[in-house]
Amino acid sequence: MSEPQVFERIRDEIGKNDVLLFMKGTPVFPQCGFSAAVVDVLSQLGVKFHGVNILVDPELRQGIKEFSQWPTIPQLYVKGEFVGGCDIIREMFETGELEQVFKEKGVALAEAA
Ligand SMILES: N[C@@H](CCC(=O)N[C@@H](CS)C(=O)NCC(=O)O)C(=O)O
Ligand code: FES
Repeated sequence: MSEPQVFERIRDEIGKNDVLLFMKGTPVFPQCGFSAAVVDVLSQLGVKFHGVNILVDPELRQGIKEFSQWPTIPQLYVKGEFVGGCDIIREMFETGELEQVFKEKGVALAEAA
């Protein structure tokens, strides 16, 4: 069976954005607490990211789950690699592992004030 057409769009977005969050709502106005929590973590780290609102695109909402083989939103991609959803990102943030991933992948973080 050929792969869903939406995969091409997903690859394109992932290729264009070093840090990409598939989410519900937008970074400025998240529409679910799980998405809001990841936005909050990224903001605390001072990481610039692009948000894709899957609520306005049912095909993408389904497609990203198949693409990542991960059943829920949010989904964070860093330099083309799926890192995790809300629980994983929060956990990695708390242990300092997330910061490490960004550093290893060469993603800029804001200096702590
Ligand atoms: N435990 C999940 C929480 C996210 C979650 O449960 N998302 C649900 C509710 S927002 C979801 O995406 N459901 C499928 C859908 O709405 O398409 C995580 O770590 O990311
Ligand atoms: S939209 Fe209801 S839990 Fe995310």
